[in-house]
Amino acid sequence: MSQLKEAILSTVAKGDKAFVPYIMAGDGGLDKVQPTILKLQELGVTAIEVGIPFTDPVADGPTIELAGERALAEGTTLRKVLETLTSFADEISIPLVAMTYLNPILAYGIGEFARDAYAAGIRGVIIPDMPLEECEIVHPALKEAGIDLVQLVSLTSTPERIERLTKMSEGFIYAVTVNGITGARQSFASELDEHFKKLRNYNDTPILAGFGISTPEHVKNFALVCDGVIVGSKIVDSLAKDDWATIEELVKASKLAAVK
Ligand SMILES: O=P(O)(O)OC[C@@H](O)[C@@H](O)c1c[nH]c2ccccc12
Repeated sequence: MSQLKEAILSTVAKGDKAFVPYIMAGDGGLDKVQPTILKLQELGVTAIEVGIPFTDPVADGPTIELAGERALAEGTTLRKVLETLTSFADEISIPLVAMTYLNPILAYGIGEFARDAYAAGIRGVIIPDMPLEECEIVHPALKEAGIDLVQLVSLTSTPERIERLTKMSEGFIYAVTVNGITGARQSFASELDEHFKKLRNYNDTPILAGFGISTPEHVKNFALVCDGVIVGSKIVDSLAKDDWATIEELVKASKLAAVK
C-alpha cells in the first residue's frame, strides 16, 4: 500500500480523521519551508500538501493566488522547492503531496521530476489542470518513482466520470466540496452527503474533502462524512500572519475527541 494511503488509513484506524494542510512553498521565502513543515508535523497533521507557485493558477481563489504571487516574487521555482525539501527530507516522517500545475512538471522533465520529488519526500501529486484523458503523460513516471497521482472529483462531474476518477485516484480521492475556485466559504451544499456516499461505491481509497473548509466546525462536520479534510486558504492566511493558534484549533478538530 502506498505511504500516503497508509498514513490516512492508520489515522482513521486510531479514531481520528486525516488533516492535510496546504502551504504555498516560498510564501515568506524558502527559508520558511522547513520550520513550517516541521511545526505542522509536530502538531500531528497526517500529510502536507505543498503548493508550487505558478503564473496562471486557474483553480485558485484570491488567497492562494496572492500567496503564489508573493512566492514567485521571492524567486521560488519547482527546482528550488524540491532542493529545499530534499535538504531536510530525513526530518520529515509524514508524506508530502505536491500541488502543481502541469506546465512546471513538463518544463522540469517528467522522469527527472518524479525522481527528484521522491527524494524530496513527495509521495503524491495533484495536478488540477490535467484532464483525466491526459494522465498517461505523467502516470508511468510517477508510478515508477513510487508517487501517487491524486484525482480531484467535483460535485458536478457526471456519474460515469465520478466512477472513472474514483477508480483511478491513488493515495486518496480529493472530493471537491464546492463548485468554483479555492477559498474560505461560509456554507456548503446540502447534497454533499450523497456525493460522499457515491465515492464510497467503488473501492477503499480514502476520501478527503477540500475547498472552502476554514473553521473547526467545518472540519468536524466533514470529518463525520469522510476520512478527513484538506485546508488551504485558511492555513495560508494564518501562516502569513504567524497565527499558529488558529492552525492548532483546526488540527484539533480532526482528532478523536472532537469528531466522536
Ligand atoms: O483553499 P481551500 O478552499 O481551503 O482549498 C484547498 C486548496 O487550497 C488546496 O488543496 C489547493 C490549492 N490550490 C489548488 C488547486 C486545485 C485544487 C486544490 C488546490
